Amino acid sequence: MRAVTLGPAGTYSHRAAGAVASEVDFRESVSGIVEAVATGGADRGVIPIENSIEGSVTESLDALADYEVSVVREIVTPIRHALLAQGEEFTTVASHSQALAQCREYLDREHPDAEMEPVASTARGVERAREDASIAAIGHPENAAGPRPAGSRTESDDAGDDLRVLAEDIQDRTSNATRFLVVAPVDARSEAGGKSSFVVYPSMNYPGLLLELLEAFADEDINLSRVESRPSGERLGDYLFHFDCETGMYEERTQRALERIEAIAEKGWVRWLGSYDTEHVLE
Ligand SMILES: O=C(O)C(=O)C[C@]1(C(=O)O)C=C[C@@H](O)C=C1
Repeated sequence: MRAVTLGPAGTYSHRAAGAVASEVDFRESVSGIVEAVATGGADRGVIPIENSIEGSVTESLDALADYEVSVVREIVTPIRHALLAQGEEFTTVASHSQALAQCREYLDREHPDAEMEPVASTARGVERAREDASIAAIGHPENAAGPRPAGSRTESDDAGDDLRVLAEDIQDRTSNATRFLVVAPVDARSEAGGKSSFVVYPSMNYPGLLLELLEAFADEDINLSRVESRPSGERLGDYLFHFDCETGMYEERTQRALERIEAIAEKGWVRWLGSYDTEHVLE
């Protein structure tokens, strides 16, 4: 099985993808990953969806609404960030915006003068730190070891391959975890599994609309584990809603809830992304 995820090698997404596929290819963005799966370019995609400190990865929510894919599994993994650099003198910290945000208190306290440079992934930040001694990166500590990019290596360069781990566990809470979704082509969608995800675009707005949607789950005694609203992109104040619930579509109550939601959103659309199980991956 071939999976695509956020690259280059060494991202947290890469680590999560190791639980899904032996062969992993990389993309520069979450929407690039979901597009690759939707257009047949990959069997599976692994995308970050939510972090316990920083909340939703909005690019992932929007990609799930923009492309026709299914969700077949969820992976939850602890995120323990390290500060990596060639030495202690640096002026800039480069990392994924989620990682910078997860370490905000540490950075304000320990490096108040450093500039923040958001880059496409934590591993991209590590590459920047390897190239430039004025840049530190935030990422998984195992990224400290590694070769310089091909072309920049010289014979006397070997000792310079490794970055120093200046600090470990720098996230603002000790329990920092990110939830990843495994996306697949639509025909891989399954009714089995303890959770289900939906995207609902009602295409209208009236008092009590969201309450009606929530009641469709509550009346069936279905617990919701997440509700998010995202701008539809059509016009200001127009939203679509993401729901995760703790029942599978194999259960009749989930099917009844979906029927009610489809009736409420008849002017718009409803997408059942799939039912799936959660896996906890520790490292
Ligand atoms: O940049 C990475 O290493 C990623 O895999 C992305 C990502 C994210 O978008 O949340 C994944 C896990 C961590 O929360 C930090 C960054």
